Amino acid sequence: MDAKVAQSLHWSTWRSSDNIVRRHGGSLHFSQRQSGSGWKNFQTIVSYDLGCRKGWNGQKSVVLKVSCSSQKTQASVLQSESALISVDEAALLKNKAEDVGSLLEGRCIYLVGMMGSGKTTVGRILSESLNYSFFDCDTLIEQTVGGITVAEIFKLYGESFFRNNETEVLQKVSSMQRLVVSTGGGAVVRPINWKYMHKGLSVWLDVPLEALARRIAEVGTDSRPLLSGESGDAYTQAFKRLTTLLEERGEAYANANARVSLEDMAVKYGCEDVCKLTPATIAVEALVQLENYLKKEGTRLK
Ligand SMILES: Nc1ncnc2c1ncn2[C@@H]1O[C@H](COP(=O)(O)OP(=O)(O)OP(=O)(O)O)[C@@H](O)[C@H]1O
Ligand SMILES: O=C(O)C1=C[C@@H](O)[C@@H](O)[C@H](O)C1
Repeated sequence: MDAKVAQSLHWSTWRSSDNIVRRHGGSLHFSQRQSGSGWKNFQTIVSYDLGCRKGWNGQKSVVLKVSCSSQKTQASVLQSESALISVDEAALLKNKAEDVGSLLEGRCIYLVGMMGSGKTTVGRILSESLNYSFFDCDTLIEQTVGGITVAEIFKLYGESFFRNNETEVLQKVSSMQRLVVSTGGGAVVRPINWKYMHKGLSVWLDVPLEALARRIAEVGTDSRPLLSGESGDAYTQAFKRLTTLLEERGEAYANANARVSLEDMAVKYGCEDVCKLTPATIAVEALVQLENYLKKEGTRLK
């Protein structure tokens, strides 16, 4: 945690009790958006601990301990995504995941989309809500190749070596069940990869280029080898390269079973900037779109 930006606010009241007979506790987590396009993990956690005490006259009274802390955590600490989800979003996710879970019959979900479209961020939330495991293809490739980064793999061995490994990883993953898989941005290009991904279900996270470029510019293009080589600042470089890549790949993404369009969502939620749509809201929309697809599939098979 960055000590400079970390804020910490603690208050707690505790009415101690000798005769606690029953206790309930838990915590509510609220996430907040920071300025800029990136989703920063700024969270407020309200913990509560409810007890019940017997008074001198045998009457029960409630004892409540509440503590509230507010802190900024590193963006990389997304493992416990549920901590970033508001109570309303968590309820929506839970309900939708229950509806869709039974229709999935354990099939894997592949998230496809351009670099920076949120496959990892949304994928983790989806996997938690469905009680699935989460796999990130780029990470699996990095592990297979011996723990070097995607950027290093491109530099040392070239793109086709990377693509061959990507196909091998997808083949292995496709024999498994109950996974949400975040695929690499270019996995859609090879038809053989679709053969593997169509063993499960796929969702395209369709994010406007301008929002993608903003997100990528915020973290820099160093880790994304296909974005280098353009002139201009990080945003301009990313925007130019992404435009070309999307022109080449647009149709390949459309092979996915379901599409989540952030532009359509922004209209639906009356939101002027797609980057204001939270990852959890996008995860709910992914479940809704999957459900629509699965219901149609069910009707077709009858
Ligand atoms: N809904 C969102 N709103 C704003 N920023 C987001 C949102 N979802 C993800 N981001 C941010 O965008 C960046 C890219 O997200 P993420 O790594 O999930 O994308 P990705 O599709 O997995 O990218 P890649 O294919 O390059 O690995 C991250 O900095 C993340 O915090
Ligand atoms: O869009 C792409 O082709 C890529 C996206 C990343 O996820 C990595 O898989 C790699 O940088 C290539």
